[in-house]
Amino acid sequence: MYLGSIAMSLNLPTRAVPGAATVVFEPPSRWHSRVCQQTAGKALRDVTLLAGTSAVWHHWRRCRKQRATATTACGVISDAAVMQRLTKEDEPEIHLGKGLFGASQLQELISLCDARHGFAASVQRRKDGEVVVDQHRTSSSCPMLWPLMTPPDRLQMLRDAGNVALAEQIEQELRAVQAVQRRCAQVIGVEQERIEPLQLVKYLPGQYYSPHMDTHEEPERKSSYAGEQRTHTMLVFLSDVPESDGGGHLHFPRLGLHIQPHLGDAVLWRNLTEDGQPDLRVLHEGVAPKSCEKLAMNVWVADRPFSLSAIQAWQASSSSAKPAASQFLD
Ligand SMILES: O=C(O)CCC(=O)C(=O)O
Ligand SMILES: [Fe+2]
Repeated sequence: MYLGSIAMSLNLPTRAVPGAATVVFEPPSRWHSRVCQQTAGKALRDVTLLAGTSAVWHHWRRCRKQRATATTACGVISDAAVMQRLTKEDEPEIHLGKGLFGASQLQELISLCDARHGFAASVQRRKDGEVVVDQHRTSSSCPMLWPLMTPPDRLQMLRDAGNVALAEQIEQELRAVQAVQRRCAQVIGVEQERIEPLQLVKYLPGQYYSPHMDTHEEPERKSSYAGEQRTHTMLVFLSDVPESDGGGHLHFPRLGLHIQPHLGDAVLWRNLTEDGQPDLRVLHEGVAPKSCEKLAMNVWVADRPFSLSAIQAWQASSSSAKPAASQFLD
């Protein structure tokens, strides 16, 4: 069963998604061409509605000619969020997006984690699948509920057992997660079923995450849920860390790229090369903030949609440690 169908059976109302209606890549992204095409279609409609004046029409045509599907660059669409490419053409694609999420929507996720004391020492998944806490990563993190792993009858069972408050808390989190995941899927241009449970990360001053890859070690991918690989990562900053802090940035050492956290900004990158292998150039680290607290959210995208049956089959397939998807069932 896929996440979408669970959402339907939970009867979760659709929430309005804050942030700009349109997302465009500047310059257009090769792997994101589908989204760009959709955007170009929307641009055409908007311009037609907006204008009628030949000046605007001419302007839009000129933009299109330049393959500037990001028509905001030409000043035509005012509600578009732009994913700005940070790397050169011969480097892996890394984009910075602003205005994709509403601040209150993101702050709600933090409150939900805090309310259930969800932050705990971040674990590291070794390549043999073993889960350890070590000095490679000293932050704390909180996995958000994964709707896929929360059967609707569980909420009813909780209610029947008199745990109405807990059922409501879970439902609130599922609703918030659904809305954010839907938005992430729209921004990244993938099906929502490919998004792993959202993971919030917190760094107190001095805490860090050393250089690492987000991919699962090939060929076994033992640290995966169901044998999948992570195609993309989107890291959304949930707090500001000013430059005056002297740390707290996301750092890609092999690309010489530092990105300072601003609440709501999202950094999106592709983890794989064209031939589907982990792209070692996107090795990255979370540098320790010196005096600020830093909060961020990991959005990992798998190369396939998740299904409960595939996860269960994978977990039963070998005796070696697997990510504890069952934690979402408890
Ligand atoms: O906090 C950061 O800047 C990086 C976090 C990260 O890479 C991760 O959690 O996988
Ligand atoms: Fe990472």
